[in-house]
Amino acid sequence: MADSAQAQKLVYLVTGGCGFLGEHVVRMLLQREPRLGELRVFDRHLGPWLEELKTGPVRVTAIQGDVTQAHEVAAAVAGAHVVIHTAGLVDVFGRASPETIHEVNVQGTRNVIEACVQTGTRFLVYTSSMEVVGPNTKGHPFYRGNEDTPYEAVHRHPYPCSKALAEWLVLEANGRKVRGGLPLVTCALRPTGIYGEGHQIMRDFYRQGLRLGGWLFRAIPASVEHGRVYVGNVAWMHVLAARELEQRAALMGGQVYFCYDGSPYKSYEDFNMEFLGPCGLRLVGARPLLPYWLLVFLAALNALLQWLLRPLVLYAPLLNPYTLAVANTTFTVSTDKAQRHFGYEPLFSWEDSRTRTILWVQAATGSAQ
Ligand SMILES: NC(=O)c1ccc[n+]([C@@H]2O[C@H](COP(=O)([O-])OP(=O)(O)OC[C@H]3O[C@@H](n4cnc5c(N)ncnc54)[C@H](O)[C@@H]3O)[C@@H](O)[C@H]2O)c1
Ligand SMILES: C[C@@H](CO)CCC[C@@H](C)[C@H]1CC[C@H]2[C@@H]3[C@H](O)C=C4C[C@@H](O)CC[C@]4(C)[C@H]3CC[C@]12C
Repeated sequence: MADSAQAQKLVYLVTGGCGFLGEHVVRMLLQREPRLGELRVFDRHLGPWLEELKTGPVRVTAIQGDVTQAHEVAAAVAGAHVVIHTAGLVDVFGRASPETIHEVNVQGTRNVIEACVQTGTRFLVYTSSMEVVGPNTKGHPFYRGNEDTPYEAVHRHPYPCSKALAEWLVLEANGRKVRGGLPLVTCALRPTGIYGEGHQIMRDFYRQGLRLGGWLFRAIPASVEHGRVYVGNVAWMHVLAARELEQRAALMGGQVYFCYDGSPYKSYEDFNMEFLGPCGLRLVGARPLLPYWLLVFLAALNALLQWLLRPLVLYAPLLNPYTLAVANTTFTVSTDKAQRHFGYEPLFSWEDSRTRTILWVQAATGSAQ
């Protein structure tokens, strides 16, 4: 028994393992993957918290590297059984150039796929995004949709364009022969807006509220619903998908799965208030305080300022035409595909997810009361 358990020890690689989601995936693997023998954490910026993980029973190898560098990726992938590719440049604010976003998200993913093929790694789970589907540039609502819901996916912004292309590459690679002759098995997970411990935009909203004397002002109608999912459940879904890919290759290979849990459907702002409210902030207005045309004008002004100031300084506010369009378009998912295909059930209830997030906001901002 002990021998067979020993023989089954697996090597996992998590790219982007020091990011918001990546850290949760890394910790989840260590807690919940009994077959884990070695965990390689690959990231451009390694977190100091990795050190404490190195004292546990599983070998944790920190690899500082860049997914755009094919040789660095190949070296990290060699000998791994499973790759969870979560590294990505998440930028909808104009901080990075479109070329850089493409390079990291598309070429980086291509490098991961080629590394799997060259070195003989058979199982690849890719962190895609809801934005591969929408919201589209026409503002069409996606209401309680699932993986088969027809939707006119039209992308112009570099981030969703890059995620859509990268996802396509991953799905298309399913079935390719890897070194040794066996087929590569891939799948893509599409989180909606992730929240939880480590969510920087939540912290930004909290700080903004503090600057405004504890008030936030409603900008988007409460009726515009957003799909949100707790980071711990997204991480758990990655761990389960990676675990089940081998046994259920025929069913799961080349498939996409929305990430979902029991988080309530609410507007982006009302959902954030679930955490920011208990931290002392108040959302003013049952309706948006500014007319929508004025928001559109301000968003366009921000885009213009960003362009004008670019030679001098990086001006990247939260509000721009793209984020306004996303925030102002209903996008919610309702599906059980992951449950049917690989037995996913959320690990954390909504109450638990909420409490954990509130505690994190309070600790991260020193607002415990
Ligand atoms: N945050 C969300 O709401 C959300 C929703 C859907 C999908 N996603 C996807 O989830 C993944 C993780 O997102 P996140 O929110 O944790 O972002 P994040 O920025 O916190 O994490 C991304 C990680 O990737 C690393 N990285 C970036 N460029 C790299 C490179 N060239 N080489 C190696 N590592 C690099 C970063 O250092 C970072 O640690 C991304 O692929 C993103 O597209 C995020
Ligand atoms: C108009 C403002 C008034 O309060 C609110 C602006 C909010 C926006 C900054 C965010 C609204 C929706 C967010 C996105 C969504 O949750 C899903 C995403 C997918 C993921 O792959 C990356 C992050 C994001 C694009 C996320 C970014 C921030 C919003 C646009």
